[in-house]
Amino acid sequence: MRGVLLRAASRYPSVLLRTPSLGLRFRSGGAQKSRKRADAKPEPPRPPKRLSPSRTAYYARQTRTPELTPPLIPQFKSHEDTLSRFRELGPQWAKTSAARERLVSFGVSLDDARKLLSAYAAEIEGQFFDDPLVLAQYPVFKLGGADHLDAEVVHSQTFFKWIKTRAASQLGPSLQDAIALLTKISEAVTQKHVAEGFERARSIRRTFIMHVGPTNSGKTYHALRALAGAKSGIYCGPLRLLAHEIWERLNLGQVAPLWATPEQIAEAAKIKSSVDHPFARECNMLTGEEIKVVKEGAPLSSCTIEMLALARYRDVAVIDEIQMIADPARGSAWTLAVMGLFAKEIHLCGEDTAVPLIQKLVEETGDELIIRRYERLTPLIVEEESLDGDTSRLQQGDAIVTFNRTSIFALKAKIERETPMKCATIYGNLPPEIRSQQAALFNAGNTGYDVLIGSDAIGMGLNLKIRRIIFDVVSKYDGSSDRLLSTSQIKQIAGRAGRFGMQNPGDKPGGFVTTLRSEDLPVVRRSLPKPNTPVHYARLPIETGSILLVSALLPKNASTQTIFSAHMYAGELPDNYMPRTIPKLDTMSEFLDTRDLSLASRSLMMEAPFPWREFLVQDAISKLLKLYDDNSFVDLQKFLEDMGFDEKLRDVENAMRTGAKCSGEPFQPSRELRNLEAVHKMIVVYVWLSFRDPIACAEFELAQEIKTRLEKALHWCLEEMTFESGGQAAKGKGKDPMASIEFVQRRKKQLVTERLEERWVQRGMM
Ligand SMILES: Nc1ncnc2c1ncn2[C@@H]1O[C@H](COP(=O)(O)OP(=O)(O)OP(=O)(O)O)[C@@H](O)[C@H]1O
Repeated sequence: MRGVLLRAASRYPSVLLRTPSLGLRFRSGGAQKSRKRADAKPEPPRPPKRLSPSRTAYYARQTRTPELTPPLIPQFKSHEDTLSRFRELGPQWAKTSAARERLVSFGVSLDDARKLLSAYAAEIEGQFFDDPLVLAQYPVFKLGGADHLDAEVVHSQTFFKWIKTRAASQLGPSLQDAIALLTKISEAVTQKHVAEGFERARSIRRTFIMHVGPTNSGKTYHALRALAGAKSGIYCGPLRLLAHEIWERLNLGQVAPLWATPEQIAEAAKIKSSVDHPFARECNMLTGEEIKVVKEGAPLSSCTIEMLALARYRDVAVIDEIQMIADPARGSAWTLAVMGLFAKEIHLCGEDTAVPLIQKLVEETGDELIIRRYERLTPLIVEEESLDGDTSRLQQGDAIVTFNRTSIFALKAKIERETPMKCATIYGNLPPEIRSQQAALFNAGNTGYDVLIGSDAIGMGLNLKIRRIIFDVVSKYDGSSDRLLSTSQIKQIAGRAGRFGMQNPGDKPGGFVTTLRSEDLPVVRRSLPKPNTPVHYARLPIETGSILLVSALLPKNASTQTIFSAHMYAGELPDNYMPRTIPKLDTMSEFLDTRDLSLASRSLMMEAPFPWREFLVQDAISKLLKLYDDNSFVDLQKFLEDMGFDEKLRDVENAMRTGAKCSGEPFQPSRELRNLEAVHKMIVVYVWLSFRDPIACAEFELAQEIKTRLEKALHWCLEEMTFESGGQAAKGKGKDPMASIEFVQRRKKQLVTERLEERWVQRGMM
């Protein structure tokens, strides 16, 4: 049975962008040492709570201008432009060691690899590609708009096409074996007719309704109304948090169905949200780690897009953040949804830059496309001045955006020490449950949590009661350097200010944007009117069938990196598509290849949400993989004890009860928070695996129980950090209407398998 599950689960291994940093250890003993308001503004929102005017060393440090690397995405304006860049860059690419070593890893001798690459470079220099009819047969045009990772893929795919179609006739007999091998590898991973692979979706004529416009323009609102009024339907979003929010709103009757008249909506608005509300719809939820079954076979469901089941018929489907179809790592889930959803009416919500690509994809599927454009519902005003580092100018309803965890907590500590305000925090490492709680504390308005400090995790979907967004920085570390935020990122984050219908009574609708430092304000001012980052290609997933085919052609000991590289670099794809890319594949491969895992297990583990980059859990990842590999069973309790996770959690729970020390040291919520976040991530991995391999990871209930305990402890730590820095821990927040939703949180073993098998059926594989 396990084999069957693994085979099914690895049909579309989505390989995530993670990298282990080796050699660092989790310490179980808690000894981890961490490390003039604008004249143009129409009306000040309300008298600000004044903060201390003093500026700390933190802000002094912030006054330096960081060295920024601008986004490196060349745009080619014309055919000639593209050709001349290709003539220059193609031969350079052919001389790189990466190109050579990749061929060697595919089983070609070093000597043959050199000869093939220099013959290819000579063809470019010898003007073979200058004929427009020849050039049109190669994917060279995809270099326009490509970043350096995609450019590498395009150069390589162009080379492989040349190998398949021309090299054999140009080169001597000694190279024919190498050409034949590379041709077979390329053919094994080539995908030609994407739309034809989805028979059920092709059996009906679908109508796409695309809602595009700026942030806070009501795109999702209109799509959700169609869903709430449908006989059957599904919402697919990019985040667990969003899937959860939609699940909650549908069950509590917070979305007016399309059929409701304005009078009915006004009448319903007088009734409190609950499962008995006249607009309430039964809706289940499915994410990678969680299934909430309100009712078996409920008409509606809400899921993260990777969990979408394609075979089941639905009247209405909503796909949120459609521009993510181009996301190198995750976009393939959006591509599958657009091409394969078996639904009569499909609503796509997102940025207008996705329109041209969706038009081409819908042309390919033969469906109908209706485009609805929206304008922002409330004004968004860039203030004339920055705060100039002066936190005394902060006001209730402000959200400061910064991308570094240390900055988040430095700001939180400073503001809470020097003012009566408390800060809610939302950042990527926090579990979605805690992010929701923090959002609720900030939105409530009467909890004392007047300021929000967050990373770009606040930028997507969440309805936050933010009056003003303040950028602490306008760059983000991308793993190698500080990069300026893209236009879309700045617009998405700034757009959180002044959400429609979320202002305080008496306030004018609308939001404001500024920066903490004056030198950053022009960047924000320039970005807001600019068009969003263009969306060029839909990403295609890697199919397990081709993984098996290609690994049979590659050398016996081929690494995970080689197998997945073959898919990215050797295939041929239709014009509108690019393969999903797998940055840091080399380091992830090193991690997996040190274990004697089967190909299916490796694919499964690459898809799992392992925090590969989290140095605190490097040992835990190794240990879990070893248990999985050696025993085919992960004893959760023992795993937690061996890693010191159990002790860590009990320590914090003890401190929660008694205020006592942790492992003999004074209790430091900031240190414990970081450890608990890391443990939580490992528990999420276990829960995720327990859906896909319920025999090896059988202790689902225990994992859920620990996860809930961890979330309580995390929430407590966040509140204690307020207390620690001079504020006061939050008090009760009133009755939660969510408590009225009854559901079974269940381990529905079959679901994931069914979902993947459905895809096999869809693609004619079963
Ligand atoms: N016609 C309307 N009547 C009442 N409320 C609305 C209406 N349109 C939008 N809203 C509310 O305005 C807010 C923003 O709408 P919505 O989330 O749909 O915008 P969006 O364009 O999808 O935003 P983003 O892209 O920033 O997520 C939501 O709280 C939504 O419920």
